[in-house]
Amino acid sequence: MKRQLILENGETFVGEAIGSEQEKNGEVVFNTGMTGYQEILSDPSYCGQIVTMTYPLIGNYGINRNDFESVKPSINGLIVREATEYPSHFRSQLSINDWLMNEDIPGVQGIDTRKLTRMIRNSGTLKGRLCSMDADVEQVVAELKDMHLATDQVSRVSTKSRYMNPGPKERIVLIDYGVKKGIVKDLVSEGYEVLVVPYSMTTKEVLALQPDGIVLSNGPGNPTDVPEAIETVKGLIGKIPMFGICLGHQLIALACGAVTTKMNFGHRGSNHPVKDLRTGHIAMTSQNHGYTVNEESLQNTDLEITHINVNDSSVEGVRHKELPVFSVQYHPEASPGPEDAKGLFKEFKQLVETNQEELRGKTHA
Ligand SMILES: NC(=O)CC[C@H](N)C(=O)O
Repeated sequence: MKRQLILENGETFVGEAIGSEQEKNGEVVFNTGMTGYQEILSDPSYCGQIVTMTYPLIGNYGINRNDFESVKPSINGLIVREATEYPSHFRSQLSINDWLMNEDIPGVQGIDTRKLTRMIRNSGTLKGRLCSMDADVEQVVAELKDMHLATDQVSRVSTKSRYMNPGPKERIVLIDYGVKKGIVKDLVSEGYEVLVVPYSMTTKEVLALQPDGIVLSNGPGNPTDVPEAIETVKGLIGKIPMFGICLGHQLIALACGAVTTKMNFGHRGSNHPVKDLRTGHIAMTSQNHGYTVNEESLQNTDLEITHINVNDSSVEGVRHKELPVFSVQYHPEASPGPEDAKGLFKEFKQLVETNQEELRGKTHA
């Protein structure tokens, strides 16, 4: 069966339908990863977006039960050049097509994904709709032009109630704006007790949990869509050591008075080189973001830049000049390097331990 992708600029791409039959709108973005499609499909930061994979063959190692980043995928659609019909891997349980069908997510294969990617690179991300061949293109284009991108994604993907992953060491409160399982896994493997809490928690509620450290997760959408989260972060800065990842990084920047802006087509992929300005080291990182912290706006804050993107010099990491707070725009829990960025969890550990020692010193004094 044929299916088409209609874009707000009037362009259409016709291919073969995969996945669910329902029609879906979304911001069409592209990801340059050659692998990792299962993690991408289940990363809550893609909530409401339609993802184009630039690598032409997607699905060759299938879908397995272990590699999901969330329980319920929130992506609105998938666009690939070719979806493997018969995957081959000892862990594979489903083909990508069967999985999309089970999850009621529409997709299309067989379209010119290079052309589509070039279009997005030139004009920025585009609103689009995956729909049947009898859709009225003119009408869909008009509807897409009028359509506002959603602003409530964080509330849709954040956990509704808190839950705990037990561990023998310090207690980390992980604020869930759309957390990827990988972050929980990396914190648990450090031995922490990890309390995952809803995004809407106030400063007081978080402090009542007596955390030894706070991690702000990744999450979908524009960081300015969650002003209540910015307020909470503002209240917590300086009180408890804090580490922000992706959306968490943007929230720290906003809480400290910096500005975030929307990028033209963002960074999505697993081959983004990031330079640590303190050591000169370059890490291969996994990224998925459409917003960025504005460099100039950091001048009026107490934050300093620790990391930059080697491709476009955008801000990739900051730390507070005096308080135990730091963050990165990329995903240290992902493993494209494969271990390149894991050191950040050690930096956080150091921060938590130093703070514990200081607290002990104060009580003994
Ligand atoms: N992965 C993320 O946390 C993304 C952050 C934010 N939604 C952005 O697109 O910039």
